[in-house]
Amino acid sequence: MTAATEPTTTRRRPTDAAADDETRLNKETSRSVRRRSMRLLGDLLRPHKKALAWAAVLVVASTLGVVAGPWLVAEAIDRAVPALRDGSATPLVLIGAGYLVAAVLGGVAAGAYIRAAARIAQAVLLDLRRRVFRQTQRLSLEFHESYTSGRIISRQTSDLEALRELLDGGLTGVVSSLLLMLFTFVSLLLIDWRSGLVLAVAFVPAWLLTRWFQRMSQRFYREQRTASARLIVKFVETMTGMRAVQAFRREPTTEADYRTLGEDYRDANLQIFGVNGRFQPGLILIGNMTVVAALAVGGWRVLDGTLAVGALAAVLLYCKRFFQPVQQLGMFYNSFQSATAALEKVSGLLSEEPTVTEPAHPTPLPLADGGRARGELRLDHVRFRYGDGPVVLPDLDLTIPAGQTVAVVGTTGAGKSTVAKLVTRFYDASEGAVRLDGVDVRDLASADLRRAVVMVTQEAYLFSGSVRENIALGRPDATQEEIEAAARAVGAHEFVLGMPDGYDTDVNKRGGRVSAGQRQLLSFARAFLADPAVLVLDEATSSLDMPGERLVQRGLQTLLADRTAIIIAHRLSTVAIADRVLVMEHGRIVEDGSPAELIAGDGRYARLHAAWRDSLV
Ligand SMILES: Nc1ncnc2c1ncn2[C@@H]1O[C@H](COP(=O)(O)OP(=O)(O)OP(=O)(O)O)[C@@H](O)[C@H]1O
Repeated sequence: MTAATEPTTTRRRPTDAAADDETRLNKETSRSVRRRSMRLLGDLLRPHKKALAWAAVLVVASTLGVVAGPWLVAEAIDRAVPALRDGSATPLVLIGAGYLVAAVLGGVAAGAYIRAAARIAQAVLLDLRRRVFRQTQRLSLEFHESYTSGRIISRQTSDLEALRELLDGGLTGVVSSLLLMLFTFVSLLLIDWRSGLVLAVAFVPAWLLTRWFQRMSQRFYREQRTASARLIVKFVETMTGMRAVQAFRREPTTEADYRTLGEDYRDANLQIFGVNGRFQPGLILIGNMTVVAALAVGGWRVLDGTLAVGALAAVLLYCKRFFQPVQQLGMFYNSFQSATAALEKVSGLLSEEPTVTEPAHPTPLPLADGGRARGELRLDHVRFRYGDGPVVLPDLDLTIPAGQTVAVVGTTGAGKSTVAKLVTRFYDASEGAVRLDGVDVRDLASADLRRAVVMVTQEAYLFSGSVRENIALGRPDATQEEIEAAARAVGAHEFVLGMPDGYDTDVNKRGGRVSAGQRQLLSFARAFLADPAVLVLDEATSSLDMPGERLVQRGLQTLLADRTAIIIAHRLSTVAIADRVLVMEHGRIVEDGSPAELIAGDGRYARLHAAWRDSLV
């Protein structure tokens, strides 16, 4: 027995992605969430090391170009103008030319920096988009049953959009702003360190204000993201459940819910603007007061003769410029905050691990003649619960010989669909094992398992595309003849030919719409083409009209021939074609026999069958 076949317990663990709805995370979680998103960021940037280095060179060059300006002004006033007065124009010409060169080079470097940064940003976004999509497909059904599709959609849309906004402009701005502040401060110290001190003092309240802003906006941005995700979830839920909404006249309730969520979203946004409204004017005030202080101190020192006029002009220009990027930083901080929150959520989704894992060393499935598995199923003392919920299957012990058609019936919630999900390995047994031809399904490569066991679900999902593509999903390399043969076998060929473009009809376009029964026949054709050894059919509860039902019934019989089948049956007409019936109750099999045997007895199935027969009369 390998490690994978040891009885494992499925626990409901606090998932990484589940934490993303908590607006106020505790310190520990907050730190680990930040570490997780930084790791992701590092991962995303690693392939772009060279391009990043080049972008860094460019941004430094462009900032130097900007910072050189006031210094050249000081030189012009303090040296070139007196030289001009003495009859020499050379220094002024040289400084003028220097200014021009600095401006041109700075401009060229700034342009190249923006382009280089954009290339990196777009590559990172594409990578992230792919990762999110791949991950959502990789995660097990357990995850998808708890993480609503609306939340997945908001990861792929609004969260990636927030990151795009940051990467598209914000981040480039933040880097050049920070650099500009640093270089401005250093230049100021070099020109006149005492004026540098004035700026350093002014920086303290600016820094405190920024910290306050950071704390508040982080909280409000999280609230905003959560509110926006809830809004999307509600919208998607209402749209996908539109039939139920209208059938039960839920419109006023859903509208009221939606309005409340919309108001929450508006409030979250207003809070952000409230914080912004204090931060930005606060910074402008600090900036202007610094200029006044520098002017007072500098003016007095010019009178004193300890500071040149040109140097004072440069000091004032630097002081003014120093707070411009701080303001810019404040603005960028918004997109930075929402992008950080988005990155936290995306990284949460990406760090989820599938609960159903691929074995490290898969066991090959023994194949019978014709290259197909035999299809013997064994549920070996299977015990199962969803997460840490109540036990759904206490101890299921069952062998289904290859080729047998088994119908599973029972009261609602008895665990029938759960058996289907275990056999198809959408979930793993909490204890015990499910074996296919003697091999534990946990030891099978998922490609082998999916080839051998195919599930046809109730909703018989059709993807956008042609009828042909939808059938070929069962075996993408199938030829047109094979596709038609499959359709003919299950009785779908005639109605497909009757469609506007036959097999090329788009199932989502007008005229390509198919009825519930036809939809099922198409999914039968798909399964027939896939030709699995084991077929699991979760039958639709809605009963079709009689002619439709007979058609589906005939298609089903062809599909079932020559393979093992488990049918979660809701119609007793389906049960009649089974070799064996299992009646389930509270996760246990309470009756097991051929339909004829059970009808002849006086058990639950006999009563159910009698009631059904009476209803037909
Ligand atoms: N994803 C899930 N998470 C938690 N509990 C679940 C989940 N799916 C089903 N259950 C629970 O497991 C039990 C068995 O459900 P299951 O869907 O297997 O019943 P069923 O016999 O197929 O019912 P029905 O005839 O109504 O489809 C039920 O009590 C149900 O509430």
